[in-house]
Amino acid sequence: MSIQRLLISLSALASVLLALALIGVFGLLDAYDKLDQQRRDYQRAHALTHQLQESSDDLTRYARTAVITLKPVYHRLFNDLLALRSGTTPSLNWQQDLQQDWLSSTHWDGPHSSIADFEQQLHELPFTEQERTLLALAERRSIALTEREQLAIHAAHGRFLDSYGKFTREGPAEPRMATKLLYDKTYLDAKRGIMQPIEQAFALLEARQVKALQRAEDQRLLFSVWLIVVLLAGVATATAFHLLISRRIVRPLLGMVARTEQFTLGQGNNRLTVRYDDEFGALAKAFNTLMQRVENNLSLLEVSANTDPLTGLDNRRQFEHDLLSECLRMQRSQQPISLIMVDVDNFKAYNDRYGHPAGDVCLQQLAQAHNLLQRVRDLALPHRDNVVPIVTISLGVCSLSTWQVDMPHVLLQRADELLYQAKHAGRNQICTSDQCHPANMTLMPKAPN
Ligand SMILES: Nc1nc2c(ncn2[C@@H]2O[C@H](COP(=O)(O)OP(=O)(O)OP(=O)(O)O)[C@@H](O)[C@H]2O)c(=O)[nH]1
Repeated sequence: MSIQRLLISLSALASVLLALALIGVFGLLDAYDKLDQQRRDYQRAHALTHQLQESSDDLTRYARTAVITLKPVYHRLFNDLLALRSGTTPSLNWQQDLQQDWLSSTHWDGPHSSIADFEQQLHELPFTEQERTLLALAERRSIALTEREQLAIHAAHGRFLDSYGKFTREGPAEPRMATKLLYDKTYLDAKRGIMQPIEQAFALLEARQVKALQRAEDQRLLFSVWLIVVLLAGVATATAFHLLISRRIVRPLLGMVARTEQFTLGQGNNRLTVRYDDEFGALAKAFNTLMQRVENNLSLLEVSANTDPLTGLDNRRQFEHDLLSECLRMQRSQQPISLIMVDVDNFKAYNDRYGHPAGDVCLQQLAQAHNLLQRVRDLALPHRDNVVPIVTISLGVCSLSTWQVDMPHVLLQRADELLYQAKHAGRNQICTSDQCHPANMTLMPKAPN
């Protein structure tokens, strides 16, 4: 797969993971929010239920204390709590009232409940219909029982109901009757009738709370696991990114740098290995092709730098290089070495007669003849100075059998001197250091066009 595609795929994967991570984070925050909200709702609902229970007990306590002590403050506390619960009195200063009473010295700090407008709160708080029905039933029964409690408090003070339902009828106080009203079986049954639905509401509330908390807890767990999985996938994606960049981009780049340096230094293998069929694979192929072409061109350049363009023979530079190598080889092998210097006789005349192009052809043919004759280790140096109509050549042959300093130079100089001797001896001669004798080597150049 191409690097571009891989990068696009990994970027798309990273975007998806980011979106999933955001969903996970929001889901987790929502779960915590729900947990928090659930706890608060439960606390408020639980508190109101508890306050209904407590206020009902407070009313019983105030009524009984009012009957026993005959202190009007307890009757007032009783009435005030009723008013508070029904919402007709927004708030009461219990502390101030109690400070005026002797009971303030007993460390009793007022009623245990301070609920206001029970009905309203019952509808505002998140109760289920069943819980609401049970609590409303308890409230109705509690209010109904307060009539009996009022009856007892007033009887203790000698006040009784008239025909209009008011306590205007006066008579002797009835403490025993009052006590009986607040302690007999009817009262206790009625009290149980209040507490029972409250306890049922408590149980329902509790069960609901456990379920809701479990749900929120499950959601929290789900999104926690979700986030961990997304995080691990993110780490895997980052690793894949790292591997992609290091293996498919950085490594091939460093390979190219190394190969280019090797090429510059003329060392070792400068071909890249094509590992993947991607952009760098294509670049590596192009690099290898380029290297091949550069090498080919360099070879061509090297050949043309060392070759005579007319005859194809080695030029002066290559000749000197090879001559030195041969001299060194001769030194190693202790074998004698000879240099033959060849020159075409009267070449100027040939040129003058047949023209310069014909002279060129003559030189080419001479080179071919030389190539046919030469053995592997023989060397040929084109020397552009001579021509004859019937071409003869003069040769200066220098042979040395012992190594000496500056041997290539000595060979060239002596061969040149011997060639000069050959010319002076009448041309068409072979001159060695001992003697000159006719060469009898003629070339019949192809008739020029
Ligand atoms: N056609 C052709 N002529 C060349 C070339 N190089 C040198 N010459 C000619 O070779 C001639 C030089 O010859 P020389 O060696 O000086 O004299 P020569 O006429 O051969 O006389 P000897 O060497 O004394 O026999 C000149 O006329 C050059 O123009 C070449 O590449 N092509």
